Amino acid sequence: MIEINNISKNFGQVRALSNCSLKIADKAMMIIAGGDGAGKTTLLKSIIGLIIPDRGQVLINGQLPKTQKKYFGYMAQQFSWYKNLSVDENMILSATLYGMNKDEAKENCARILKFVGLYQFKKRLAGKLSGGMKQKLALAAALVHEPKFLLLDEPSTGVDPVSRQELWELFQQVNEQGTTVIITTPYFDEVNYCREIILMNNGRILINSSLADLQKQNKGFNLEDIYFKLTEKGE
Ligand SMILES: Nc1ncnc2c1ncn2[C@@H]1O[C@H](COP(=O)(O)OP(=O)(O)OP(=O)(O)O)[C@@H](O)[C@H]1O
Repeated sequence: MIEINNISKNFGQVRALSNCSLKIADKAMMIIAGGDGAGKTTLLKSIIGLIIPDRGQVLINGQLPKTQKKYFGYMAQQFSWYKNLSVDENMILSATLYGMNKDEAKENCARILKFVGLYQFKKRLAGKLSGGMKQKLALAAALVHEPKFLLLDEPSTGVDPVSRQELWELFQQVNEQGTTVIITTPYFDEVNYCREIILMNNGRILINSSLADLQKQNKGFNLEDIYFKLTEKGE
């Protein structure tokens, strides 16, 4: 269980998060949608302890995030693996960073590369992969230590529609295997892939609901329409 208790974060004059509270149950498949600068990345980084809120607290199973690092798999918004290393070498590096021994690392890397469909490209330099394949490598690297919580920051931004569909299928499979999955997106149509929906704007949480409830309450549910209605009202 992830508990976010009334957190706020400023960067100088910019209020990135404003009194955000949220509970994320184990095995949730949650999407955090919002436009540029809404606070999605700051919220994600606060959950994994990369950012410490100015006020409020994040608890992971009742503990501070910094003590729970081994349970997180995190995929940053920018591709952050080594372009001059092969797919395989990047995977081994990730496994090593998570403290896995050589045999365990080798076995997990092969299994996860097969899962994301990159096993046959394991000798290819990361820099030579297509955009969608780079995202699959970043996903594989985040999964290598079998995390309980997988957090993905805008994983489908700039990815072609076919690869985007493939990525979403992978995220859903990871969730079906029991991992809590939390994904940010600027694409409002992607909320339909998830069960729990958060809508953010200006550092605040405007909507915290299940997809099923939103569909029940709004005929012909379209998050974009709801977003514009709420933000026109100045929320
Ligand atoms: N290190 C930082 N220094 C100064 N301002 C920051 C910093 N990080 C984030 N901000 C600002 O905080 C606000 C929220 O940023 P955040 O990155 O969390 O938004 P986002 O919803 O992820 O959008 P984007 O996709 O554009 O990153 C923005 O106005 C951003 O410019």
